[in-house]
Amino acid sequence: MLSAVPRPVIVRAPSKVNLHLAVGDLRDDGYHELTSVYQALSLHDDVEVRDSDELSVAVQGESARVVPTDRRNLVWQAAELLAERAGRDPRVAISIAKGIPVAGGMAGGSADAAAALVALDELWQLGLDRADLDEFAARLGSDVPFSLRGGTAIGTGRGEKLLPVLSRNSFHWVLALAKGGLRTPDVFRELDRLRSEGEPPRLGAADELMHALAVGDPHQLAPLLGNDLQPAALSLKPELRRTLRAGTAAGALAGIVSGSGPTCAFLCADADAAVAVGAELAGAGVCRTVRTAHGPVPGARVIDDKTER
Ligand SMILES: C[C@](O)(CO)[C@H](O)COP(=O)(O)OP(=O)(O)OC[C@H]1O[C@@H](n2ccc(N)nc2=O)[C@H](O)[C@@H]1O
Ligand SMILES: Nc1ncnc2c1ncn2[C@@H]1O[C@H](COP(=O)(O)OP(=O)(O)OP(=O)(O)O)[C@@H](O)[C@H]1O
Repeated sequence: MLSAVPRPVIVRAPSKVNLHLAVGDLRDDGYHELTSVYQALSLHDDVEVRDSDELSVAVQGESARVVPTDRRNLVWQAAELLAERAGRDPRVAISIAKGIPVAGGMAGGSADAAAALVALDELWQLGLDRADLDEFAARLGSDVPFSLRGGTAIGTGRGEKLLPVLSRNSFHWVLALAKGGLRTPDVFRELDRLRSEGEPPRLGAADELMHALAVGDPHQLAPLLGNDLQPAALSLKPELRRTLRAGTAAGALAGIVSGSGPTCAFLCADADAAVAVGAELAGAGVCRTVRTAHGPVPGARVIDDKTER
């Protein structure tokens, strides 16, 4: 059965940074209780879906060669989930244009999974409501519901229970992409090990940070950024300490490891400052490459063509 929409569908999905990531105790199900303030950033992936005679995944762009193109890819899993719900075969060709660093701590796979859900809902005209999409997203991964929603939000549970957070103005970031990645489970496991040997710092409440977001002042927000996974990421990749120091030396207001890392995210005073910090960081020999980005931006959404800004 051909889909109701003859043309391919392209969806853009944002990356994310955790402005506040408080990691609680390990739960019986193997996940940690989280309180995280997410912000969606303009660094993005685009996912195109089109009818085909079988399910296939192709990846181009950022570190494409290390991204699986079989059922290990989250978009493959998203297609199978929706096809089962629709009672049809997932005969689609999915093409991913990656801009989000792979295994970088910016929810790259999660962004693609969210994009695939939105794209296939459109291609197959399933008319899924927000609750349906959220449920499928949570099944695909803890960060996928936020990749669907975008903006700025506070997540609890595994990170999948979201409430919107008021964030005024745009915040400008420089992202230092690292050589190699970090596996998220390894970083959480390392945090548990560090906590079994001592007391790495634990973040408090996010109230002050959320007030700074509502005010929209990066100078007020900068000192409030925090990530309980940072000591674990630094333990696994000590060279990130140099990256963090170089970013603030280059003029960033603050720098943190993004999620489970190894990408380091630097908050800058404004767009011009971000360009200057990015240029200096690119030449400092402390990362593979740099990107500039702004947030908050919307979640996964259909775009007309890839050139759309
Ligand atoms: C680090 C963050 O990116 C912060 O937003 C997320 O917590 C991780 O989100 P994610 O990569 O979508 O995580 P999932 O794919 O759901 O889980 C991957 C693995 O990360 C660990 N994990 C993830 C989320 C969580 N709240 N506690 C965990 O301990 C678990 O070992 C899990 O098996
Ligand atoms: N569409 C995808 N894009 C990137 N990686 C994918 C994708 N599907 C599956 N993967 C696998 O997931 C692993 C983690 O990649 P991902 O980019 O999601 O990490 P991440 O950005 O650190 O995620 P998070 O921030 O949610 O922890 C990769 O090493 C890759 O093997």
